[in-house]
Amino acid sequence: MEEVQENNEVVIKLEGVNILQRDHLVLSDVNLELRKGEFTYLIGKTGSGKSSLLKVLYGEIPIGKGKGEVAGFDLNKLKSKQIPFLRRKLGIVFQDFQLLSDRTVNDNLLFVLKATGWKNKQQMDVRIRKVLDMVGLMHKGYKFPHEISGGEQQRVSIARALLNDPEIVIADEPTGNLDPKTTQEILVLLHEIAQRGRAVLMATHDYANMLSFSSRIIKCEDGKLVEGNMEQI
Ligand SMILES: Nc1ncnc2c1ncn2[C@@H]1O[C@H](COP(=O)(O)OP(=O)(O)OP(=O)(O)O)[C@@H](O)[C@H]1O
Repeated sequence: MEEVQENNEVVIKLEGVNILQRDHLVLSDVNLELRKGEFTYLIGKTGSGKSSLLKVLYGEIPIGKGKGEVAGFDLNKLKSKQIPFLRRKLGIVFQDFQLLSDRTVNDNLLFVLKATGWKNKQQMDVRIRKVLDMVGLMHKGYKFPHEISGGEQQRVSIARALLNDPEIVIADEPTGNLDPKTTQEILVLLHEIAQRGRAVLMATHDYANMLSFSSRIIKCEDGKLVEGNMEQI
């Protein structure tokens, strides 16, 4: 992996933000700053608001009260037609990989490049090889999702998240379907991605692995977002 972005720049800033699901206030007065180069765990009990917070960051839920900025986009002024442009600055990884089963790894990646405005075939091929190299799957591009392991499928979904060279990677329980060894490998990869200058925010319940890869922790608790620490785990 060689792509390196400049570190320390604040790429997510929430100030006094209220997060609602329909009329239900999930988190109130959320303050958060995330910087490039920083890996952060997002923890909290089931239903405490982790996914809701991530949805605010990728423009799925509008913010209530407060101010928010993500990758240079003002969340208060975000129009629905701008959301695809915000998402291009973000790489999003889910628990269930969400690969298209009817096409190869290469074609899954090609599909996303075309959908995000890439046109030049040669440039697209170069980019696909690059992101597969970054996740250690350079030679698996011709395979279909069912021909590779769960861990490899998650690597492909991380490669897909990196296609447009995002400033921020958001991962919602990315290791939830993986065995312990594969989980460790995915955590190493996500930490490397942060070290190369992206902000990585990962929602997880997997406290055992957090102990072996210590990092900043933020926690949804009693309707608030608070800084956590390893001793509380
Ligand atoms: N689409 C929705 N409509 C209404 N309420 C919702 C919706 N999605 C979630 N909620 C509610 O918002 C609260 C926060 O849910 P959220 O999914 O953010 O929690 P979470 O911490 O991500 O949980 P988990 O760890 O189970 O994924 C919960 O009370 C949930 O019931």
